[in-house]
Amino acid sequence: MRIKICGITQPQQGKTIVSLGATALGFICVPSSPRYIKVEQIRAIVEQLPEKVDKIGVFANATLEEIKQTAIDSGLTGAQLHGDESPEFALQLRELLPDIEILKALRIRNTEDIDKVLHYTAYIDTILLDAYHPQQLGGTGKTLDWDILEQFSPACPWFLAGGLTPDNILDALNQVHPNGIDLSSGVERAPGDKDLDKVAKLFERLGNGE
Ligand SMILES: O=C(O)c1ccccc1NCC(=O)[C@H](O)[C@H](O)COP(=O)(O)O
Repeated sequence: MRIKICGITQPQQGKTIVSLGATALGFICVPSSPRYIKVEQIRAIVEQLPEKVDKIGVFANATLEEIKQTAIDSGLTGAQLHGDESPEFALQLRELLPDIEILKALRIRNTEDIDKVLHYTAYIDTILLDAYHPQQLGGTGKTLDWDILEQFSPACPWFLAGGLTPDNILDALNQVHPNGIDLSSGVERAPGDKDLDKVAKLFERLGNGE
C-alpha cells in the first residue's frame, strides 16, 4: 500500500518520515495554506530523498504553466489537483507533463460527489478522496463518511485521505480498501511541523512500513 505523508516543510522531517516507511511525500504549493512551501525549499528536500519515493506537489486552481514550472524546478514526480480543476484541465496537464503522475483530489460530502470520479479516471493516474470542509481545501483533520466508500472501486488507483490518524487508521482500512492512504494533520504538532512520534506510531500500527 502507498503511504503519503502530506504537508512536509522541513528537510530532516522528510528524510526521517521516508526512513520510517512513507512511499510518498506531499508538498503544499497553495500560497494560502499554513503548510505552503516555496519551490526552492521543495527542491532542497527532494534532492535528499531516495529516487523511489514519490514527490507530490499539491496545487489548487493553479495555472498549467505554474504547475509545470513548479514541477520542473522542484523535481516533483507528481501533481495533485486539489481545487476545482476540470477533467479537461487534467488532460491538458497530462499532455504538458506526460511523465508525471497526475492525482485528482475530490472533496466528498455524499454519494453524488463520489460519482464525479467517473469524469476524471480517463485523464488522470490516481484519485484522492478527501473530506469536505466549507472553508478549507485540505489538511482539515475531518474524516469522510467511510460507510459510503465500502464498495468504492474506481477504474484507477485511489488514496483515502481526510482526518486519518495512527488511532483510526486500522478502523478505516477495515472498512474501505484504497490503494494508498494520505495523512497530514493527524501526524502533526502544528501545521507543517510533523510529529515524528505520531508518524512512527502510524507505521507501527500498519505493521512497520507495509
Ligand atoms: O494541507 C493543506 O494545508 C492543504 C491546503 C490546500 C489544499 C490541500 C491541502 N492538503 C491536501 C492534502 O493532501 C492533505 O493531506 C489532505 O487534505 C488530508 O489532510 P488531513 O485531513 O489533515 O489528514
